[in-house]
Amino acid sequence: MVIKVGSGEIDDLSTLTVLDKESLLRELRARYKKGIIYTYIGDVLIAINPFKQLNIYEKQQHDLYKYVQYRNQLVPHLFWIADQAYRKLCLSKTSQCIAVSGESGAGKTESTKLIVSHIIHCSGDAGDRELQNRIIETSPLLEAFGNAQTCMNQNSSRFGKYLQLNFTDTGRIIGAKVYEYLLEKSRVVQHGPGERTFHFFYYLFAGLEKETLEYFYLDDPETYRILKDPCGGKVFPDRSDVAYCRQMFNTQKEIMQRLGFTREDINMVFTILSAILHLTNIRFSHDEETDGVYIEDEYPLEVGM
Ligand SMILES: Nc1ncnc2c1ncn2[C@@H]1O[C@H](COP(=O)(O)OP(=O)(O)OP(=O)(O)O)[C@@H](O)[C@H]1O
Repeated sequence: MVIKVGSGEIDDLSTLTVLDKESLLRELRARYKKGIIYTYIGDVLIAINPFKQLNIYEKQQHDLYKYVQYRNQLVPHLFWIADQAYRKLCLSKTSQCIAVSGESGAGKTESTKLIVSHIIHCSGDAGDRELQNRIIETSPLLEAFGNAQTCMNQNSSRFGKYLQLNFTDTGRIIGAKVYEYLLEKSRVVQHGPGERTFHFFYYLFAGLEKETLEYFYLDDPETYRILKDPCGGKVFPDRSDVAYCRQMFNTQKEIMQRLGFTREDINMVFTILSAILHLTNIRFSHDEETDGVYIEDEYPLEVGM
């Protein structure tokens, strides 16, 4: 039986006789319209961001892909890729790697979390539940400090991430290490219109009471240039997102505590963030006479300067 391109029924695009851009896109589009976001092309999985919650990541799906023998018995899924890596790791006792790539907003961060959740599910019965939860919780914490709203994505990762999971010979997770690289440091002092700096700066102002802000030498958010939109002058967190930011602040603080940060550690984090915020208000000017740079005494509070 021949399945027509554009029917949305081709699970593996490498089986197409004509593998050109048009056929690939036509088939992917047809599948997406049917609500199928995953398609194989050989050993590679193509994922199309659905931008809505789908019921395909429940425990039931984890179990299905954990126990299925052949890939064509089920629809393509990210869990199959995660499952294969875990199975090969256990069978061959050699390291496995999953590379996730795509443009900003494509869904890499969400996909990575789903891959980790499936691997943890697979190694779950033999594993240390507390350790597994801690591995899962590092992602939202890193996102709070390394992600920001951009024009492409409200939760855009502004750093690259290499997550290493370590296992025993029997496939039990015994640890994890995150290597982060190429953090977009310039976002601390500058961001484009409609974009923001790193999430945690906003969480801080929404989450801390006035007296605690003062304890960390922090003023109202309007004082800090970086918390303003460079064009609109709007200061964040504003009324529309203060409740969300407060909730995120509490969540991140709880995660830090669960990950073993002491009270002093957390205070140190807030102190460093406060220092960074003050530093971002320093304004440098060019000295015509000496052709050098000097710090202006006072930062003019007009936005966009
Ligand atoms: N599988 C999915 N199901 C539902 N929504 C998703 C899925 N993947 C991504 N999204 C949505 O798309 C948004 C962007 O995804 P994500 O942050 O993972 O992109 P990204 O590729 O990591 O982007 P960036 O490179 O900017 O960090 C998410 O915040 C989420 O709302």
